[in-house]
Amino acid sequence: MSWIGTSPELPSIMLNAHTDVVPVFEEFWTHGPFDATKLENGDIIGRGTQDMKCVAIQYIEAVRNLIAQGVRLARTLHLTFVPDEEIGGHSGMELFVDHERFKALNIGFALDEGLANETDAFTVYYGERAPWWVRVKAVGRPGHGSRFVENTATEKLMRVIEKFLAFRQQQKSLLESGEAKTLGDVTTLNLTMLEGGVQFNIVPAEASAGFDIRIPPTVDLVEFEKQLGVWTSSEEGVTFEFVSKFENNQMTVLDDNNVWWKAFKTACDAQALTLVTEIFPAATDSRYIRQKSIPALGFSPINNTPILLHDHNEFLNEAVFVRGVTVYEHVLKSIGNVPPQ
Ligand SMILES: CSCC[C@H](NC(C)=O)C(=O)O
Ligand SMILES: [Zn+2]
Ligand SMILES: [Zn+2]
Repeated sequence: MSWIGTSPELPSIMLNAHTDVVPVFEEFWTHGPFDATKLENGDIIGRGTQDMKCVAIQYIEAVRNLIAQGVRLARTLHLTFVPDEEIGGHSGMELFVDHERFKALNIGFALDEGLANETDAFTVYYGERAPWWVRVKAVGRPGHGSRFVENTATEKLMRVIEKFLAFRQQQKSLLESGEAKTLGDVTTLNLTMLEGGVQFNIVPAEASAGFDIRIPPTVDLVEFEKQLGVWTSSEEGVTFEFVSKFENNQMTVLDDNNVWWKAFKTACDAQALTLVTEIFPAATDSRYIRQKSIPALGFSPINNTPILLHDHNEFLNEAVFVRGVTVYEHVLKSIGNVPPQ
């Protein structure tokens, strides 16, 4: 959906929302996850209430209200509703940013999803950690399960796993000691897959471990990859491969040269909103937009709300939701009138 500005030749603004949601475990929900039940206190329960039907609807409502008020913005707004974010965006935003139709939109700035904030403040995300999914493979001597077989794949794999997990502990300590402020500032690494073996009495010749690694944009990815090589090559017959690797992880710099950030912040200040700025701990479609050197902010106007995306009983209070529409009205008026640069 496009709302054409009075100066359509200027770089436009993209308001992005993904349309997919994650699955539910219905038995753990107090109300039907797709019923959108509203409780007495205004809490609306449903999958997607935070992630991110709310934002998609708020964009539309805010634009509708501005049009009703007779407002015209200088810049064109493009509301994009994209698939597959929850499974990596490979057939969604990742493809779209390379498409001619994306280039034709001439986007200068984008807003996309953020996360709820449990306090009165609102969180704005200016970058994300790069997701790397790595499979470590070990090969070793097979043999009969009743013998002391040497140099087995599983033993080697375990020693390498120890190295990965020691790094995990070190990063965890940085966060626990307060040296790193938020989850987005450290590298997380989790052993999420373990494969190997065909039968109890056969020592397997192969075994593998899968890691979900999330790397802050301040980390040198080339150096980090070298580190993975050092850990794995310490054992003969152990190698690693990328199942998924995100490169060129760009941040949107929040300084006085960033006119979009200034306009966004001015609108929030005028409403006396408290903003906190962070690196998004997981991955959203914003990473593909930033990869094209387009500044992007992750922002869901949800405060005083527990972070329940992907969780059971995801909810959003009606009052928070409605206020968010007003927040966008102010924000859109401000960013939509950023003068030509
Ligand atoms: C890495 S592609 C999958 C995307 C997913 N995004 C979120 C927000 O959960 C994630 O970070 O795991
Ligand atoms: Zn989302
Ligand atoms: Zn999600």
